[in-house]
This record gives sequence, structure tokens and C-alpha cells, in this order.
Amino acid sequence: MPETMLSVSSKVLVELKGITKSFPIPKGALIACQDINLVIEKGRSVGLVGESGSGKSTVMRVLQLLLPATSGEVWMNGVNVSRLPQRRLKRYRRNVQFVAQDPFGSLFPHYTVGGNIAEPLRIHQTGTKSEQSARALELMASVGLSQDLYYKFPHELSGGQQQRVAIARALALSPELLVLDEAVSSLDVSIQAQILNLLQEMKARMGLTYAFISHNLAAVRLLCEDTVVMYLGRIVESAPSEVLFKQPIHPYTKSLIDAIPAFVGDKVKSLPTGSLTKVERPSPTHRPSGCAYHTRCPFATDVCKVEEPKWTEPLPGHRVACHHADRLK
Ligand SMILES: Nc1ncnc2c1ncn2[C@@H]1O[C@H](COP(=O)(O)OP(=O)(O)OP(=O)(O)O)[C@@H](O)[C@H]1O
Repeated sequence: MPETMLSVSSKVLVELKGITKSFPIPKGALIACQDINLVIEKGRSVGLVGESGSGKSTVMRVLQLLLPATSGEVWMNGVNVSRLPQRRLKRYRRNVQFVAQDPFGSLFPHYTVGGNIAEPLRIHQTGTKSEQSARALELMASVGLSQDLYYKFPHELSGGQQQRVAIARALALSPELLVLDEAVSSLDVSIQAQILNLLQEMKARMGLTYAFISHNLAAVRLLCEDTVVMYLGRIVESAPSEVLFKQPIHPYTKSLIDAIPAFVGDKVKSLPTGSLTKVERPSPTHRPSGCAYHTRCPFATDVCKVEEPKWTEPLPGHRVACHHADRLK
């Protein structure tokens, strides 16, 4: 029975069971993520954090069935969707929608705003043409876009407006899960705040659940009920966000949280001081033995170099893989 991150209940929307994904490389295989067990409950958005290359996007691409897992299963609403033939995946694909980092790149440049938003309705043959247009207008209103923009083209919009169009399009088929991969990071800081506020407000209004990948931990804390921390392809800690940000246990999580700049007004008060800045990140092709974080961890002892840490659950729902969890909590 695999270890499962976060508590499992009847409200489970998506579950990843033991997902491993490796890519062939000239000298063997690169394991982008390994033995990922993750539960996303309805109405409990999950934030996936970790440095670049830790495997967050790979996990989410497997979740969306855009990449086949090397091993493991993806379940949604109690069905093992990784075993379904393509023709039976239509419902899953409708139900899990994606918002990318670069809104302009993700929109069709030769389609109007209305055309872009209505595109999924056309593909899934949902409603008549006029019903699709009416739905596009309704979605524009729900993401705060003025109806005057309906016939504009993406290049005529600001970055924030483009991202609102991308979000409206992702919502067209009323998905239950929205995967957001760095969905605000390419925008100006003030626009990021507006889009984050919109996402937060839509969550409450539409009962949406997000799987949110971000380097912006403050945004994860704001939007996500649960947070999962990845390091070199593995989950190292997961907990309700309120708990994780107040009482992180894994030294890696602590470093990530330390690295959030503190602001006073719009001025940075303190610069990152975490150990992450001091030691180079190992490559996933040369994964360190034992606890992979030991090469950078200020608390590492001999056992960390040779033995993989086991999962412990210091508090219900707060799980961590660290040999020294007891003394670090
Ligand atoms: N198609 C691929 N072929 C080979 N290696 C890949 C492929 N896709 C991802 N990788 C590798 O897998 C590892 C995990 O990548 P991934 O993009 O999932 O990380 P990430 O945490 O999402 O990073 P970022 O925050 O930069 O997006 C990286 O070492 C990456 O180079």
C-alpha cells in the first residue's frame, strides 16, 4: 500500500498513486519524478512548490494525461483514468483544464477574444453557435473582462487581460480542476495581485479546485488549502498550508520559506538568507544517496547520507520525510 500524501476521504477528486516518470537521456534515464502519491480533494486546492527542476510540471503533465507515467496510476472521481482508452477520456479532459504561464503563447492569435473563449465549446460540440457566444460573454463577465473586448485579438490586450481570457477559456467547459502552472509569474507584480484575487474569488464563487504550481510561496499560501513540497523529483513534505507555512519541519521547506523576501510596503525588508543560496543544487541525473537533500542540509548527519528517510506524520495531515523530523518540529 503506497504512502499517500494528505488525508484521503470520500471528497477525493484526483489521486496520483505511485507516479514515476523517467525520460530517456543519452546516458540512461532522467527520473523527473518518483513515487508521487498525492490526493486532491474537492474544494481543497493544492500548491506544488520546489525549485526549478524538482518535477512539479512533470507531475502535473502526468495528472493531465499529457504524458504517460512510467509507472503509477491517475484516478479521478474513483475511476482509474490512466487505464482508459483515448476515446473514453473525453470527460476527464473536460473536467481538468489548464492555464499556462504565458497567456499570449497559449491563445490563438488569429481568433478574437470571444473565439478563443468559445474554442473548447466548439471542440466539444457544446451548444449552438449563438449559445457558445452567449457562454463566452458570460465567462468574460465572470473573469472581469468588459464585453467591448469580445472582437479584439490577443495582441490588442494587456498581459493581465490575456491571462483573464486564458482563464475564461479554461472555465468554458465547467471543469472541476484547474491546473495553473506559474499562471501569474509572467505578469507585472500589480497585475499578479489582481489575477490572484480573481482566482481566489472564483474559487469561492464557482467551487473550483486548483492544482497550483508556483515559485511564489505567498501566492500558494493565499490560494491553496494544502501545500506539497518537492525536491529532486520526490515529495518531501505536505500539509495544510496554514500548518506548513507556520511550522515547516523539513529543512528544505524551511529554506524555501526563508527565501520569501519580506516586504514593508513595496520595499524589500530582508533578502533571502536560506541555505539554498549557499550550496549548488544537485542534478536529477546525479541524485545524492540517502536523503537527496543531505548535500545542502545544515542538519545532515551520517544516516542522512546513506538511508532514505521514512515518512512520519507528526500531526494529522502533516507528513514529512526527514530523519530528524522529531528534533526539527
Ligand atoms: N521531455 C523531457 N525530456 C527530458 N528531461 C525532461 C523532460 N521534461 C522534463 N525533464 C527534466 O525533468 C526534471 C523535472 O522537470 P520539471 O519541468 O518537471 O520541473 P519543475 O519543477 O516543473 O521545474 P520549473 O519550475 O523550472 O518548471 C528536470 O530535470 C527536467 O530537465
